[in-house]
Amino acid sequence: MPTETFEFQVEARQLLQMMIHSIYSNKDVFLRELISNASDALDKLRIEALRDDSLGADVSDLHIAIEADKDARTLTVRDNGIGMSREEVVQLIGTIAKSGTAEFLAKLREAGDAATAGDLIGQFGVGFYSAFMVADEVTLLTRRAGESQGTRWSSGGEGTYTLDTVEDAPQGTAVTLRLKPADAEDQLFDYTSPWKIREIVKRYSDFITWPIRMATAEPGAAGQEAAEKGEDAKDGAAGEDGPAAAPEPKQETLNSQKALWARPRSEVSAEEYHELYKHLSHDWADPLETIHVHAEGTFEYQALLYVPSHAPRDLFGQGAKHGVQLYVKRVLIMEECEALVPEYLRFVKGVVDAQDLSLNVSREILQQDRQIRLMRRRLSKKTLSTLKDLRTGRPEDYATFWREFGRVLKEGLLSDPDNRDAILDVATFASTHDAEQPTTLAQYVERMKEGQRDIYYLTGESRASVENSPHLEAFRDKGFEVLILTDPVDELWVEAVPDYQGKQLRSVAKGEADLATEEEGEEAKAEREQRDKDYAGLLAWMGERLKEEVREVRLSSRLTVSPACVVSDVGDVTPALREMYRAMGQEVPAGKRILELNPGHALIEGLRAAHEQRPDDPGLGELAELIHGLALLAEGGRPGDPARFTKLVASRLKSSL
Ligand SMILES: Nc1ncnc2c1ncn2[C@@H]1O[C@H](COP(=O)(O)OP(=O)(O)OP(=O)(O)O)[C@@H](O)[C@H]1O
Repeated sequence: MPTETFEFQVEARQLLQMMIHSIYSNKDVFLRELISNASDALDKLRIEALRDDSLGADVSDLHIAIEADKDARTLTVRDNGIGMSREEVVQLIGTIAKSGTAEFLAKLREAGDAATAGDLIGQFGVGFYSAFMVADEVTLLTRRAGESQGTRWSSGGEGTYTLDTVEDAPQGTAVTLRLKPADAEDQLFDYTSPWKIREIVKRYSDFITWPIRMATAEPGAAGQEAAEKGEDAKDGAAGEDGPAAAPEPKQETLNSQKALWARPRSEVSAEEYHELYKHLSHDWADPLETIHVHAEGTFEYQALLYVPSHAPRDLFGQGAKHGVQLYVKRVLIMEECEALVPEYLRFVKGVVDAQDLSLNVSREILQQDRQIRLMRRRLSKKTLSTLKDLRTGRPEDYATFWREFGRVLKEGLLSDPDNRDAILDVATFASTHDAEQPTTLAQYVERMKEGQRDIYYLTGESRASVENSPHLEAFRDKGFEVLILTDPVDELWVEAVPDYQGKQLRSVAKGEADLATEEEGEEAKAEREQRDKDYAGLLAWMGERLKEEVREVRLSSRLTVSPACVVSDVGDVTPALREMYRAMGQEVPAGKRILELNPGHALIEGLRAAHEQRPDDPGLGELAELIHGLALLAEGGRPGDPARFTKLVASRLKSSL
């Protein structure tokens, strides 16, 4: 097949342009990215070979090789891993399938200055394309294990790339960079220098489990290298000096291959932890928190878990990645093992290495495995307790965590009743107590007023809509704090969590608001009874008039300013919840709700008087409808028949002129 030329997908081209114009200042990381991809490819090959005997791939010496050619100014990163088919090359290298790429690029353009853009791209990570930070041409030669033909992909990073079919390509992938001239001012170093390569590998890829080898000409090259390195060479390169002789190529393994998770915590630096995280997660930013567990006893395992500092774009998407890597005695057997982490902790990245599992255990078996379940329990608890410590110890980082992942964690209130209290201890909520600072439930309980028995909350679309809700009026007047819950998941978990520290969670928009009863004196009681009598006629009439839409019309003790509001009964499905079910394709019949009237409001008092005098006036029936419509509008809903409602309002406005 002749060479064919293809265009990059638009997003891919834009990202590449950014790489070429180097908005990311630390260019050394391109090598980390290429090694990380090579290591993944080796993992994949071994896992596939384990499952499929017929693959026919040679897995006897899996490794990564780095080859530098000083004269040609090229650098090659080679692996004998899984490789890619031609279709995969087109799909994986020519396009960017990541969700949210377009928005990300728009944000980058908005950012304007290079530093912010660098930060942003650090959050996004661009893997293979980062090669274009240091190269003006990149060639990738690859052959997928089990296939006979290879593919060569090549591009200068502008608008197009070429593809060739190659007959005798070795299995795996070799990425060759034609390096840009070194320019130390632009942090563009000489990446053919063995010293520089060693430094980068040590720094970013030391823990990679596969050997990373480099051919160096010894000892002549070492002398030359020392010269390049300057003064420092004297400290580190002891033993490399020797009589100048004809250079003999020698294979040197650059990484220690030590599994970080198997080392004692005290021996691992924060930077080492972070580099492993970046390799595992493909994130360019440091994690927020690292959790290192050594479990001993009858069932031995090590776990190294990370809480990222920002949410991936697809955290709520259908194909959201979930799970950690599962190793058995240092051998990776599964890349995303869901059985080890509950779904509500799907943002956690990391590695679990168990001593006593079978190497070819399947996903289905894992779900049932008792040891896996025990690990999952322990790791969930450990993660939650770490997050709780984060909240108390590093409030700013906790705030970042909660902003990024709070909504996901709250799903656990529904799915993991065993850890419900632990999740509630981590959680914080917006509240009427403070416009900025969220509160924990424990803090809420501490502030509860004398005579307040329950924890009050109100769900809604936004803080503003909740704060303006009529349901809140009497609670505000009495100084009772109300939690403001605005995440969709809040509608769900409040139904599942009955109490906290023995205090019931109660919606201020549900049931009777019995705020007054506790401190109410005899006089007030008599007054209330008289009022009930006075209003009995109006309530019965209105209940009949609106019976298609409401279950009951009653006097309210929660309103102080608004004329009316609509409430649900405890246990009823709220309109917002019904909307959510509908979005999930589940119709829940709309139950009737309760209309509450404020007897202290002039409109309601006036209506009562008018109804007493002219019970048959048809205008009063319309007024009843209007009051119901207003109550629905006030909580962010809408009248059942908006056209009729508008007509009634318009005619009344007209008569006011
Ligand atoms: N050496 C390789 N061997 C086999 N496949 C590879 C190799 N390098 C890249 N790929 C394939 O190309 C895909 C895209 O690589 P790229 O580095 O751009 O993104 P990524 O590693 O998936 O994610 P990120 O950009 O976040 O690092 C990889 O997911 C992998 O499937």
